[in-house]
Amino acid sequence: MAKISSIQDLQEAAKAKLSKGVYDYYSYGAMDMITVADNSNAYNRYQIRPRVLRDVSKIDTGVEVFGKKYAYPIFVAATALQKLADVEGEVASARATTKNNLVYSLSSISTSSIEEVADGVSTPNLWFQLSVFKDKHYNLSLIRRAEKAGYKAILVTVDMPYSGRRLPEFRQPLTVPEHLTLKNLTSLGSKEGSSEYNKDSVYKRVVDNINSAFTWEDLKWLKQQTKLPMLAKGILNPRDAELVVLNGLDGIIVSNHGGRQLDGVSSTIDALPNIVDAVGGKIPVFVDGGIRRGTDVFKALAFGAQAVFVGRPNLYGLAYGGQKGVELMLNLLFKEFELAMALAGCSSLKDINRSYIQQTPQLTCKL
Ligand SMILES: Cc1cc2nc3c(=O)[nH]c(=O)nc-3n(C[C@H](O)[C@H](O)[C@H](O)COP(=O)(O)O)c2cc1C
Ligand SMILES: CC(C)CC(=O)C(=O)O
Repeated sequence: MAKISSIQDLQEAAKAKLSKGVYDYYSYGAMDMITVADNSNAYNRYQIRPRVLRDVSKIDTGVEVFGKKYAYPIFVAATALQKLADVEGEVASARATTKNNLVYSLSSISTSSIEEVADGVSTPNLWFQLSVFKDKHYNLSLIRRAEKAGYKAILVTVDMPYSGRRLPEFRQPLTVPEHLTLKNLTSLGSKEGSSEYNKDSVYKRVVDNINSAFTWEDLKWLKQQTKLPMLAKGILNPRDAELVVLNGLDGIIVSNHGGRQLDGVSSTIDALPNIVDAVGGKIPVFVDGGIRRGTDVFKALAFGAQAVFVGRPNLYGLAYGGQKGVELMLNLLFKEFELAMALAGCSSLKDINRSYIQQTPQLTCKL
């Protein structure tokens, strides 16, 4: 294969390496995958309006989040089951990400434990993604473990009262090889006194234990149980964004779970501006979904995102080359983003704002 020069190349290289079952699990979304496609395609509905003759000889991509400075506004989203892609799984992803001074989010549904990932990195830029289970003591114990291991924030996933219908898994439930375990959840849903469970039903066991009765009241209570910043991950509606603020949370991730939950919802870049407006700067707003190019990052920031998260690109990098593959993925995005900034005439993130983008006009003039 020719030199990997884009996230698209990396996806193709990962597809060639992974089994069909694992590739489908990673890349698929819900039902007809309209939202998966739209997450990426929607970026093409916006154009950049570059400014010229500005000094862009130095580009500062640094961003501050919750009082800490990171190298780029490009963070890594929580994705489950990373040892399906690489023997080191989440530890390799976390090393690649934190080594570059970015945030790595660890999924609750990981094949490396909260503690293993914390021990495996030298810079603990780690956020923990909490899937909310029926047993609230279980949820609290996960938060306590993350606090103790030095994680810096909790992301509560709010868009998954049930798992969306992903057709390959609906046809053939995902099986996880015998040697892999859900390291954070070994006793989830097990009968008292036993941590045994049927390996074939790992995925089902997670889904069966998700709390589909979780409400704003419960989220408010959860927020009061920790001093760590807590963010709601999976907001698409500005009314909900206002409720996140009202309930005292510290941040929002505009997300449709990479199109894996409800198909036919708004793409995240289309949802972002109204949410940024509803929040009115009270708490930071982040976005994930379909971000595959440096120009996508630029557009998200222009609409008011503090930083973006990438999910599948991490998995593709990991499958392609372990830690080095994730570093390659990040470096592609870094370079593309720096060039986008420079060619748009922005030398620091504070220069990027809505005046730099417009909706792609519908052609109305006669040619
Ligand atoms: C294979 C896979 C597993 C995921 N697992 C989780 C998870 O455990 N928890 C969660 O909150 N989101 C999960 N997500 C959603 C991501 O955090 C993120 O919202 C999404 O991947 C962003 O879209 P992108 O993949 O197009 O970048 C998962 C996504 C994928 C593709
Ligand atoms: C346990 C799974 C439902 C995790 C996952 O695939 C997801 O969150 O998208």
